[in-house]
Amino acid sequence: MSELFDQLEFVEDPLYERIINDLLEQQYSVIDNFFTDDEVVLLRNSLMAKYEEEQFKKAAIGNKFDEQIIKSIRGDFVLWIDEQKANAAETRFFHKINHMTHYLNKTCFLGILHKEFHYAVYPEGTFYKRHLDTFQNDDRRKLSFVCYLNDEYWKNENGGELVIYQEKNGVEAAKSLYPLPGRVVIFESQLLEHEVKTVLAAERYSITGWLKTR
Ligand SMILES: O=C(O)CCC(=O)C(=O)O
Ligand SMILES: [Fe+2]
Repeated sequence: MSELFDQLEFVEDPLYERIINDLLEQQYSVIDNFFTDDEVVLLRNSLMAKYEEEQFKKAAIGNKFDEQIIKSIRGDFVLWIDEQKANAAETRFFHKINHMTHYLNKTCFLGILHKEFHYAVYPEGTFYKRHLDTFQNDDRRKLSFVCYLNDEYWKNENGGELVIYQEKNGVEAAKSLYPLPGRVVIFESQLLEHEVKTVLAAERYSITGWLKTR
């Protein structure tokens, strides 16, 4: 009975439908203004406060690699976000994520049961070499989600673009996406190789996360 009511209440959401179509057609979706200007400011302030309190750690890539090798692969600093201890900004963030996840599970039977998100800071001169988000042997990662928290003065000359690699008709195509405030990029974690180009003369702020099965 409750299922019947669920169906009656179901309202198609044009934004989520676009994301689903994009994922089916091209394995990634770019949504500008997924987060409002206010939400971006609140999240950036939250990130910066924690960064200044030195809560961030150098990002790792599994435990087989020493610091020098890690540095040649990625140079960002990260801080995992605990939903149970979320502040006001993070609560709003998770509300949007959970709403979208619920819709995806319901309409696409994605079976997303878990999620993990971290803040990331890329200081000047850092990058993240081309990779697949499942390289740590974690095939539970289904969708990767990146949201940019830079301010409105971010310029293309700052670099730090996300480049997504795809094969089209046997030829590799590279799509560059600038880390503009409020912009979200969602992509198939197990299918799309990508990289973060070197950040020039700026600090690059974001939240990255994964929607996971099992
Ligand atoms: O920040 C980005 O644009 C992508 C980050 C990324 O690829 C990762 O953390 O795995
Ligand atoms: Fe990645």
